[in-house]
Amino acid sequence: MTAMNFLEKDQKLSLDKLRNVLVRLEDTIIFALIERAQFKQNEIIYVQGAFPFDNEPDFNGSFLDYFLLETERIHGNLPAPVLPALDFASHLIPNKINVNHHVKSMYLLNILPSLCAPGDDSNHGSSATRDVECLQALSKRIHYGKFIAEAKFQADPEKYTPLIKARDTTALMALLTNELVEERLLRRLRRKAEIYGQEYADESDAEEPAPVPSTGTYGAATNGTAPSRKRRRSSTSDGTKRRIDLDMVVRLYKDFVIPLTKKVEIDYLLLRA
Ligand SMILES: C=C(O[C@@H]1C=C(C(=O)O)C=C[C@H]1O)C(=O)O
Repeated sequence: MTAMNFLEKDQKLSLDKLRNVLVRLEDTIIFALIERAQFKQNEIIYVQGAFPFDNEPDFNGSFLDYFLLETERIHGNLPAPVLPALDFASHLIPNKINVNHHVKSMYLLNILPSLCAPGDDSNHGSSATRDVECLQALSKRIHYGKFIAEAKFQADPEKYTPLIKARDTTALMALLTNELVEERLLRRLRRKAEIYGQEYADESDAEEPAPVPSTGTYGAATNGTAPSRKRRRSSTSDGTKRRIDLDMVVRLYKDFVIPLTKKVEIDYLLLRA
């Protein structure tokens, strides 16, 4: 992906092209969540200081924090920027805007508990690497708000400039919000989560007895004689299992991803002047 992809012939940022990136990132995010959902919550990996790291005796973060730290170190040491597109716009986009602490707390408090069944399945490393992938995808999506805001500004500087000067965040929010785009997104997202989250059923699986009805969201079967299958997030109309809860994915975007993207858009505009 090169930065030039976002530019029109007149060198202005193309809102349409940027929106296409956000559409593609929906897939990345849904697949990352599905990957994480195969493991249990493994709460211990989020507890500060629960794991000692011999090479970092002073480190007192969680197991996940350690993974994040190491990942960031690798990125920081790379000779080339990891996100060339972001780097390209750094003269326009102040790097000060960083909402990753919000992204992380939203993920830990609001997503994980409805994504994974409680418990510990010992897959600590696998869970933490999936967490890092989810966080990176969410963070990238949300920080694209900088480009989106720049594109909107370039398309209509006369409207944006006075509001920025007056620091009128309410009016800015109204101006940059596009409800139609949001509604379409949420419908598309539900559909994608439905399709991508379908468990592939082999022909031989079709002859297995019908799944035992589940008791709760995660469908821990109470019937002791039932084959111990993975938890089920409500079945599809043809009885196949779902790997991810549709309402959860939609709620994630509606309550967190979109509002945080818009926060980045506003923060960016306020800093732009
Ligand atoms: C990102 C945009 O800005 C706002 C935020 C949206 C989002 O986070 O998906 C969608 C529409 C707008 O209300 C956009 O206009 O595309």
